[in-house]
Amino acid sequence: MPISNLTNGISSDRKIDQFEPPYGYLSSIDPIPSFDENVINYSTNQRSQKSSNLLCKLVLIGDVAVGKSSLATRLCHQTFDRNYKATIGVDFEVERFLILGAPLSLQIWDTAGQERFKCIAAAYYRGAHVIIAVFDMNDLDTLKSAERWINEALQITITDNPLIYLVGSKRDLITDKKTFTKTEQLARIVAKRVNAEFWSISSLTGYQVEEFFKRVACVSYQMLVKQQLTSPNTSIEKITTKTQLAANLNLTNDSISKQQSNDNCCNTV
Ligand SMILES: Nc1nc2c(ncn2[C@@H]2O[C@H](COP(=O)(O)OP(=O)(O)OP(=O)(O)O)[C@@H](O)[C@H]2O)c(=O)[nH]1
Repeated sequence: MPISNLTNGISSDRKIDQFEPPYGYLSSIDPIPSFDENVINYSTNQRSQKSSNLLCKLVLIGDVAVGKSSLATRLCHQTFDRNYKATIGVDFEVERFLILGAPLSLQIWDTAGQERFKCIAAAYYRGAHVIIAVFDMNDLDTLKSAERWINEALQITITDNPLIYLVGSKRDLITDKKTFTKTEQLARIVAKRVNAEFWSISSLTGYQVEEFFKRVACVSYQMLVKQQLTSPNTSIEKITTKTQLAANLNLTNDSISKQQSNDNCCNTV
C-alpha cells in the first residue's frame, strides 16, 4: 500500500518530528531525548517507499474508576465525561501518529477495573508492547494496586520487556501542594520498583495527556523500528483503522458478553 494511503487523515497535531521528553528525567525509563540515527534512516526509507503500518498494542490497567477510559477518551476524542460508566470487559480505540513521516498506530485496549471482568481483560494483555497502569492521585490505595496490576500483567504478556508507564490521574483534584509532592514522590518510588516511567495527568483539563501519549508514541516507535531492523518480519501490521481492527478481531459487544458468560472465573464476584 502506498505510504500516502496510510498517512491520509492523520491530523497535524499527531505529526511528531521531535522526540517527546519524559514528564521528569527522574521518572524516565529511557532518558534518551532523541531518535537514533538508524531509526531516522528507517523512517526516511519508509517515506520514499511503499510501506506498511507499524502497530503498537497498548493496554490500560488499574483499579475501578481511576480514570482509564477518561484518559483514552481525552486522547482520542478530546472530550471528558463527568458521569462514570464502568467499562464492561474491554474497549478499544486506535489513534494514529506520523513519526518522522512514517505511520504508527497506537491500538489502545481499555480494560475494566472491576474484579469480575479481570479474566476477560487479562486475555487482552497478551502481546502488549506497552502497559499503562493508572492510579488515582487522590487515593493511595490505587497506587498500591497499580503495582500489583503491573506485576500480574507482566506474568501474562508474552512480548519481551513491554514498556511500562505508571500514570497518576485526576491531578486537577489535588489542590494542596504538599499532598501533591508527597504523592508524586511515592509514585516515583513505585515506578522505579517496577521499572516504569511516571506521569501525572488530568483527563478533565487535558493536562499532560497529549504530551504523555506523544512520549509513548516516540518511545514505542523507536523500540518497534529497532525490532523491525533486527527481525524484519515482526511488528508490521496492515490494520490501520478501528473499523478494520474490529472486523479483524470480530470484537463486538456480543462477543464480549458471550465470552463473559462462558468464562467461569469472571462470574465469581
Ligand atoms: N476530576 C477528574 N475526574 C476524573 C478524571 N478522570 C476520570 N475522572 C472521573 O472518574 C470517574 C471514573 O473514570 P473512568 O475513566 O470511567 O474510570 P475507569 O478507570 O475507566 O473505570 P472502570 O471502567 O470501572 O475500570 C468518572 O466519573 C470520571 O469523570 C480527571 O482527570 N479528573
